[in-house]
Amino acid sequence: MDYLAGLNPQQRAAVENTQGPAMIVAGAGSGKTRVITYRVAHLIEKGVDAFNILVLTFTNKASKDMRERIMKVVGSEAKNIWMGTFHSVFAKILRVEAEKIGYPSNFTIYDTDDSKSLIRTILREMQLDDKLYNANFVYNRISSAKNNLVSHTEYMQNPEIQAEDVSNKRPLIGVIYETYTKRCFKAGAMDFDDLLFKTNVLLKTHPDVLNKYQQKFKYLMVDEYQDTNFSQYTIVKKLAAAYQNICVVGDDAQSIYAFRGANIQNILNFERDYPDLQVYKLEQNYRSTQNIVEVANSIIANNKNQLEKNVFSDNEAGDRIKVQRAFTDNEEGKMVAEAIVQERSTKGYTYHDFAILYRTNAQSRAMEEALRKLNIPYKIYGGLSFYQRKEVKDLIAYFRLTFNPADEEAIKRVINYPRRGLGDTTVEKIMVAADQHNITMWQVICNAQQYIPGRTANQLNDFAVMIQSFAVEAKKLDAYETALYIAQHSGILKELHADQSEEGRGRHENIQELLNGIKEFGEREDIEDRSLAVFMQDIALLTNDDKADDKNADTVSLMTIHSSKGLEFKNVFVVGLEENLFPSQMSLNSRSDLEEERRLFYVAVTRAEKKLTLTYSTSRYRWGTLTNCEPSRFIDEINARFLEIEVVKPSKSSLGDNSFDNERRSWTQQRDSFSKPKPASGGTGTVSAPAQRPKTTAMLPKAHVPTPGFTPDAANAFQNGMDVEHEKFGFGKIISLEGTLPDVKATVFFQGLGNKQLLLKFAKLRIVK
Ligand SMILES: Nc1ncnc2c1ncn2[C@@H]1O[C@H](COP(=O)(O)OP(=O)(O)OP(=O)(O)O)[C@@H](O)[C@H]1O
Ligand SMILES: [Mg+2]
Repeated sequence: MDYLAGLNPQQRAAVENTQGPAMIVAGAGSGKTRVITYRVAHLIEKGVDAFNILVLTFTNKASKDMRERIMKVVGSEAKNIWMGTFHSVFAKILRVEAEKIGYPSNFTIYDTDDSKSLIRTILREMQLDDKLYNANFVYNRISSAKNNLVSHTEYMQNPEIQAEDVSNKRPLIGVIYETYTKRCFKAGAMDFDDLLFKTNVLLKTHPDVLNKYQQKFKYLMVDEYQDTNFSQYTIVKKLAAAYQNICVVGDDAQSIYAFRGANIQNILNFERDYPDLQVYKLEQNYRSTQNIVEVANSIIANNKNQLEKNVFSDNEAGDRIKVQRAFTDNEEGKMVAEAIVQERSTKGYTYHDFAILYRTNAQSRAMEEALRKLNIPYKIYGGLSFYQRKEVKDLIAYFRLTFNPADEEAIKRVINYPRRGLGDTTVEKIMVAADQHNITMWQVICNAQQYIPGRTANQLNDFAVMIQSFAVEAKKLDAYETALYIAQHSGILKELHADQSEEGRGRHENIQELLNGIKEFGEREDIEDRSLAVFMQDIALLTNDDKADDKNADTVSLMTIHSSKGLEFKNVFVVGLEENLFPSQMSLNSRSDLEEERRLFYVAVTRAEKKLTLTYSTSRYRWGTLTNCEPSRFIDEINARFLEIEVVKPSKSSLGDNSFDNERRSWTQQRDSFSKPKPASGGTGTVSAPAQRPKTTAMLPKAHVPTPGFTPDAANAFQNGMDVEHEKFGFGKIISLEGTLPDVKATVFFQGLGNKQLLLKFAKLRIVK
């Protein structure tokens, strides 16, 4: 296969020049990921050993896709490339090297839930107010310290950090951080951030280890480089230091993880770190239609902080971007579902060609309901992972204990599940004893008579014997047999079997699915050690999306915009484009947060290949109350030339004294009253529900069909508050007038479009009487 033929000259140069540092900062859809893929293939074709190549991707799925593509060029050699997310690759390395930094090689990986549970325990022990010291807040603070390579000692010694915590009225975070670190260590556990933090520690304190991996990874590549944090940046820099064959690709306009410590500074640092850096420019977008690319450009142009770049598309102009309004979130779902049915039947698409993207997970509910009603198959990506479900985590906690009985979070989780008379009081006693004697909870449990004499000691002893027996069986049995043995003898299967409710059956099925997954793992031929211990190693890093994708399943994809990074779909719906939702309320306080939201919007828009639809609702249930919503400012920011806006043409009366805002609100309220059960005797019959008002679809700018006999009025005829019609933008209301004739400028609010500034002598405006 002539893979080089599928590259433009700049891409090809970036693929062929494999030596020395290289950076590609280019817009969405310009082939950055393709360059990395082909570069790896090219290296292998040139004779570089696949074992010497490290590729860091943003998701496990991305690396799986990339590997498959490379395989098409170089065959099964592609299996030997080191490829995966930062977390999975460095977890793998830490398994080999952990003992050098005092951890067991079978260390547990604490997921976010485990970390927060441990923090809550510590807060309770320190008797701190958990409203002030909210577990999420503390977790984020510790996480961001680790991602900036600030250890707990440095944290407590740093006057700036201390001052910040004092001014936040939370001066004890450093102390919590210290306790948290010690407890993780004692439990033989690393949290997600530790996988990177401890890798840094390892590489810093063990030059021999650093040297080994520098020699191993002669070629490094990083996709989505804009979203790496300082901790990741430092690892990459260290590993690449010997050979400097490092190629990073990214797009500053798609940096969407500042809240996790990702920093555009990493791109700038890269230039500073490698003065002889080769920089490649990719300007052609191959993914999307011209209209989509133009829209994306016009969105990002609103951001002040960005690197200058030019993106164009040679693809067809394509459809204009559709903007659709609904009155409720349910109606929004219905609108999207119906559009999918329509497009699929008229244009020959499969469900696979559609994606629905939203800002927050909560928005999936209305979409799911609507899709189900029309029997449209769908799959939600991200969200609560299969491995995060309670029953799955419970069984996994038993597995964890089997291999690492020091794991405190696993003990707390299952010591009394299924119930065996070891309630909270016993757990407290165990923790106190462990603390007093500076030993692990497990050691207390194994010597219960000594530390907690009395009746519970026997029960604790039984628990210890059970876990020990699991470890014995694990040595004899294969992965599946071990898992089944534990599921049976822990009592979990029986417990779930007893619950015959629908939910209970669902939970039982999930356990079966987990067991099936382990069975499949045990049959894999591409790995040598297929024990349960190995299956467990990076299970905490798996997400829903990593479960074997059923390639035959034809489903619509639903996901948050954050999860959609790097992906592409023929048809994309970005839903919930409303103020306070997208941009999110929390982003409205600072320019940098707002700019991050806008980058998120840019990411969403640039996922679309052929058709993009933006939807919003004028009301939505949020936090249990019906809220009125304004269309997102992001819609206003798009050049109207590229939009096709579906508007409800207001009737004459509605253009009276009310502003559109009031009108919208009253429609929403009326509509709401309609959805409630009607009173026995009429009374609302004279008002028609707004959704049933005759709708006209106004195509902008071309397809707004002006009212027959449309003739513009002279500039001097206009006054504030007048209702007007524009030849292209449709109906609007004059908000303000500025300047003197003949150069009077009007700000006009157009429904669905927001405010537009028009010079009256040019604008073709007509007064609506
Ligand atoms: N030279 C090319 N010829 C044809 N198709 C191309 C070319 N370069 C890239 N493509 C296609 O364009 C699409 C976008 O490419 P790719 O995903 O690599 O872009 P990207 O820059 O990584 O985008 P993002 O910023 O969204 O991650 C893919 O479908 C890819 O196969
Ligand atoms: Mg990409």
